Amino acid sequence: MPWYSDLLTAVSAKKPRPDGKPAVSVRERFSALKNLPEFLRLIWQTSPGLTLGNVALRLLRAALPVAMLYVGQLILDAVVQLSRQPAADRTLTPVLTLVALEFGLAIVSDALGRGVALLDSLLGDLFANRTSVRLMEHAAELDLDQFEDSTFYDKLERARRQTLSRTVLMAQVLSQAQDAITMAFLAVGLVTFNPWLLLLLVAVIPAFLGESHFNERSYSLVHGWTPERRELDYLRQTGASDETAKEVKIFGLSPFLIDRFRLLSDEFYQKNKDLVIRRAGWGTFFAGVGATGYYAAYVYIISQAVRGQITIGQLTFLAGSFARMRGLLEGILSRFSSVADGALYLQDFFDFFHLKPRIVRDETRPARPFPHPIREGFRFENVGFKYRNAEKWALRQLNFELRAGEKLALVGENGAGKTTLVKLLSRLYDPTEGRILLDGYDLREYDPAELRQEIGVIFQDFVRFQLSAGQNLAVGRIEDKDNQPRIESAAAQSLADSVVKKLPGGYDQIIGRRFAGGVDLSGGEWQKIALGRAYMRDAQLLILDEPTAALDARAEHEVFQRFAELTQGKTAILISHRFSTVRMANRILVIENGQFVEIGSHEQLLAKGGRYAELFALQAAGYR
Ligand SMILES: Nc1ncnc2c1ncn2[C@@H]1O[C@H](COP(=O)(O)OP(=O)(O)OP(=O)(O)O)[C@@H](O)[C@H]1O
Repeated sequence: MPWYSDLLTAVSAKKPRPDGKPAVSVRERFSALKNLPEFLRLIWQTSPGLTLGNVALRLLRAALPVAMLYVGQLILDAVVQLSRQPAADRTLTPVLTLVALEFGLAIVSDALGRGVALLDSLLGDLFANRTSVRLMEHAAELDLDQFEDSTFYDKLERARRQTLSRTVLMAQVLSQAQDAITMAFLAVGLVTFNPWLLLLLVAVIPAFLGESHFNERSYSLVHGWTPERRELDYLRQTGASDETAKEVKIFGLSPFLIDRFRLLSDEFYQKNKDLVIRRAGWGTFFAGVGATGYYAAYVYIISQAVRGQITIGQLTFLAGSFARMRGLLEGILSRFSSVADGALYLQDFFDFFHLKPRIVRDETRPARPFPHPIREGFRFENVGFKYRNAEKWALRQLNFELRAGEKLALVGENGAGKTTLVKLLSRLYDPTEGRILLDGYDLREYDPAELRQEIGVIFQDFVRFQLSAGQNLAVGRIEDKDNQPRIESAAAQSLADSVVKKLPGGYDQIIGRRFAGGVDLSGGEWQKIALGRAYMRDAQLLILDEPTAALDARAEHEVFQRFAELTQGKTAILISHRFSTVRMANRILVIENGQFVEIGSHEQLLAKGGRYAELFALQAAGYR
């Protein structure tokens, strides 16, 4: 938890939404309570046994306060009675029995309290773990473009932050029910004495309204500031992490990052200060109103006792009940506002779970079986793609064919749309217009999971997993993470074996520096490991997106010699800026600004004297 998270929850100024409306209305707060049944269902599913046990203990505990107060009344009345009797007739036994009973109740109450706390903590931990798992599972189902949307990220962020605070909400909801039952027991006692006494409890209501008001503001602010909070997290991480330390030092970025951090966090502080002061002032005033109500009732009961209308035992029972009820009611009301608050956060949590991926199998009809082997290949028909929130088309009117068994190279300047094309092929996105056919059928007719299994892509920004070298290779086919011969053969094919050989722990060596004992690799060494993932995968279509950029000339030559051999009979796409690599492909597709320019073999394109020939000549000139 970042240090300013307390500050954030305490900050209570309202920040309007971009549309100018206040972030949360009272109605929204109340309607958020409808999330509670679903929430309770989740708790129940986490562990029916622990939930039942918890509820049972709380029910028992709810009845104890009134029982203890009643025994207290009996003790006092018995003592008064005794004191009025002649000394000779006084026997302590009945009083001692009552005291023993109260003592027993006190012990049971304490034990029940500890039992409840224990079950709360076990259930809470289990619930937090299960929810984190569900969160990860759900995030894994969502589409790539959902991750690239900043409002989605805010939702994810809020849902993530709430996994822990949900366990607090759980305890609060259960305590609320427990206290309500205790209140009901105590209320029966008060009503029997004088129903008007209940009215004095109304004095507590202003305190509740005040709490509720300030909590609402707090939620609004926290909600409205999610993007800034993400920025603060980002700044903190960028300012102090192994991944950024090198450039932060070289460019002397620390003051820049710290200034921005300070600016944002100070802004929070200022907004917080004003509200916290007002909250404290009003809180004191409302507490005074509540206390006045309590003492008015107390004076009334005392006067009744003085007039002999009630016994001393009844006086203590009533005063005790009243004090207890006041405390409980205050607790219930203020907890109500934080439960309502928690329910609002719950809304974010469920909102995240209600997000649905769009790139999924069409459940209404059976998916087309993926061809084994691919017979014709892929065909792009008028394919256009625009990124979410982007003005410009990343690809437009793209028509070409990727034949089965063919090695196709993609050539184009930075930002031409090469990676985008690959993402469309692997259905990380669907085309905005046009369609991609596989063996004559729209890619959308196949099961996306099966399609991805048949495609092995190594992106230029492949992930450097802070795992062992063996696991880093195995991510290409994680089912085979324990298949050492397969891992080693993939490593041999991608030249990663020479990298692993130098590692002190071999395939078990943790690579990357994040964890203790990790060994970092050079850019080219990482790339050899990542390339190995392509060979781990038994895919029909292999895509290497600038896989050799960091390799030295000899390694690159060797990688491609092998690539040609190892992908025989397979379809492959190579993206590279090096023409020495590109010319090894059967055909080359040249794209510019997302548009098709030309396609053909190296020789054909050179002979044509078009864009490719021009780019090739440019690069060749550089080597002369
Ligand atoms: N996630 C994204 N959201 C919005 N726009 C994007 C996104 N990814 C890429 N673009 C834009 O789409 C266009 C094509 O990008 P793409 O990554 O496909 O280019 P590329 O040909 O692979 O470039 P490079 O050779 O630099 O890798 C670029 O204008 C880029 O700015």
